[in-house]
Amino acid sequence: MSVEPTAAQPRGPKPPIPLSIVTGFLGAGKTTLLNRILKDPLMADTAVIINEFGDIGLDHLLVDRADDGVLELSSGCLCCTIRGDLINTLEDLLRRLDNGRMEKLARVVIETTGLADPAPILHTVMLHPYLMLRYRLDSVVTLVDAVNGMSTLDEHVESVRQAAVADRLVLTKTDLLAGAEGQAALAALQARLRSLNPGAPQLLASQGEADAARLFNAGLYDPASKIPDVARWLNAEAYEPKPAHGHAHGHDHHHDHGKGHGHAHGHHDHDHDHHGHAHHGHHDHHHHGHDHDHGHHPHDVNRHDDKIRAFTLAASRPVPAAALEMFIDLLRSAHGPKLLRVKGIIRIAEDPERPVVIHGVQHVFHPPVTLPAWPDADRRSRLVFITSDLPEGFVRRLFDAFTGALQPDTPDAQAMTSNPLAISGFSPR
Ligand SMILES: Nc1nc2c(ncn2[C@@H]2O[C@H](COP(=O)(O)OP(=O)(O)OP(=O)(O)O)[C@@H](O)[C@H]2O)c(=O)[nH]1
Repeated sequence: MSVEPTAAQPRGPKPPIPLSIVTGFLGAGKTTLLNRILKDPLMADTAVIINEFGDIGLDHLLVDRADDGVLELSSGCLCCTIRGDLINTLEDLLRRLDNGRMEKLARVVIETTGLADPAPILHTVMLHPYLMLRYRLDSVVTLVDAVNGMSTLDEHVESVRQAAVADRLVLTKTDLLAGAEGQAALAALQARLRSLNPGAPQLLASQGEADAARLFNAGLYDPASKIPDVARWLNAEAYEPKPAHGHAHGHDHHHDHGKGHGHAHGHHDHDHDHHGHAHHGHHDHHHHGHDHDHGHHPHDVNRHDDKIRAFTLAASRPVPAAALEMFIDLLRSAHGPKLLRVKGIIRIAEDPERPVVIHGVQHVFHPPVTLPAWPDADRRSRLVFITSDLPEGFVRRLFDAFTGALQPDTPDAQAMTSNPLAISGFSPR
């Protein structure tokens, strides 16, 4: 009955097919994991698109292997050389579904090569007007090899980005970490991943945590009820420092525009002076006098991590629709490559009871979705950001300027709203 008006078709809309990306560095265990979870009944009618170097053509595989739902893209990296093929494959799946050659298509999973940046794959779908109607982005699942993860993160910026954009992080090969030393190494890796991406749950594959139910169905809509589950999707609480005394911290301590919390480093329980954004560079001249070396901090040279910021913004004051549009436009046009992931729910001034959900991956934003009502009692606008080389303070000030948190007569606010591209007063701090 309550169908989305926009999706109306003569025979009723076909619900969009959830699409997930499984990524992770070379040898992280992607194929192993997929082979395992594809046996789960929850994964029935899933098409897996695997990009592998090989000598078998796509068409051949489509014909021969469609029955087991596995399609392989041959020749080259999915994210760059055969993006056209990805579109073709996704379209072909829809054709098969629509003309009955394939009975059901419940889900699509794309396994990327180890070096891939998942963003262009997301863009491929987000920017395609037809694919975007028929598929919906569910989750980015990033696998991290617990044995080699630290050094991979140190050496390859791709792996840092893969971890930062994930909705779910899976740690593989933890079974190979033995003894206290192994546990300490795991704890250090987990802390590092939490700092890069506080919102993504970390699942331990060898303990059976990385099952289909936990890896997928991470999108905005609850798969069973089809009702948006914003709190779960945003997971903004995970970005906030944990209260030391552990009592429920509800929503009563929020600040009007979210200042004061939200950058992701509250989980560091060790010795960094990491307030503000001061922890660039290397921590190899540690504070003296701290002898609580956890034995798992040999990787202080987090060159890549230092650029990544994870933080939340919140605002009680409703945001004029035009201001939101300008804020997003400016961010994505001027700083698109630095926005690894942005998710948010916004209270719009013109229609405050129907929040707008935004979702961006770099310069590409999904068209905003208007929800019929607020999902819970928290009516604040909330945004979560994962950025690279774009400081929290800069984004916060921009947001404040556009959403009216500054005095309207300050020069900054005037400069921002009258000519938002001339933001000399807003240089990154
Ligand atoms: N001990 C252990 N070995 C694992 C685990 N997961 C994967 N492996 C092994 O790690 C190796 C690489 O796993 P794959 O699943 O091929 O990794 P991949 O990410 O698909 O690799 P590429 O496609 O080459 O990037 C294989 O030998 C797996 O058996 C795990 O949780 N524990």
